[in-house]
Amino acid sequence: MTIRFIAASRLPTPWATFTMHGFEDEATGKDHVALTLGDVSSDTPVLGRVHSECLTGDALFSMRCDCGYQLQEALKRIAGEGRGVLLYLRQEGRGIGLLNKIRAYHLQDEGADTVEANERLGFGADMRRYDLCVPMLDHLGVQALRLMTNNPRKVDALTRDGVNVTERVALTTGLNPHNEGYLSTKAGKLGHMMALDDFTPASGVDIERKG
Ligand SMILES: Nc1nc2c(ncn2[C@@H]2O[C@H](COP(=O)(O)OP(=O)(O)OP(=O)(O)O)[C@@H](O)[C@H]2O)c(=O)[nH]1
Ligand SMILES: [Zn+2]
Repeated sequence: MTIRFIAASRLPTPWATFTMHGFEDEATGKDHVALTLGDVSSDTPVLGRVHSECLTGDALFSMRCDCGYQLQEALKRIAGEGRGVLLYLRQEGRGIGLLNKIRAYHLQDEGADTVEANERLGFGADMRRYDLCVPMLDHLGVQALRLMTNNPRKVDALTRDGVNVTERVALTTGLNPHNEGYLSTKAGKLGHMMALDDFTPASGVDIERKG
């Protein structure tokens, strides 16, 4: 693992002014970012989010997934505590890249679910790695995380890689009519610990609850 810290700067957002830390992965040429708020290097576990890039959800307002909603909610919660860390990892499309994600979305438009679409393209359902988090967190002095995620495989992978995850904090937000099926597949096939009833709807969206 060849993660190199490059530079840090202020990053004002609607919720807080974070410090943005830029890292380069010399092996892949990808760049990754960490946002921190407050003193994250004391030994009290830090509220954290390990977020995988989703250009469509994070930047283009896509309602197909819950990524953009989770990103905003995570930053708001960190701002609420005045302390926390968000790692923004450039592993778009669960690691298959943007163009393959668009291919996968095309298959989903024709009826495949998110897992079947990846498999039809010859990929595993989830190709992400989390080992790069260790040098990033070490650089920031983060010793333990209260991790905002619904994904138990993410907790397991981080723990295996040596990250001390003391608590999993649910992050169920952004339900809307376009991502209901996707969220159900994540819960059913990818093992995410969440039920649609737990979700807060995306703002301005009226979800009809069944049962
Ligand atoms: N291949 C593929 N990737 C997707 C799709 N929808 C979202 N993604 C990517 O999935 C990643 C986010 O993963 P999720 O499974 O939504 O969530 P997670 O990170 O595992 O779990 P949480 O921590 O609970 O958010 C991002 O890299 C997205 O670009 C899809 O239909 N196909
Ligand atoms: Zn997404």
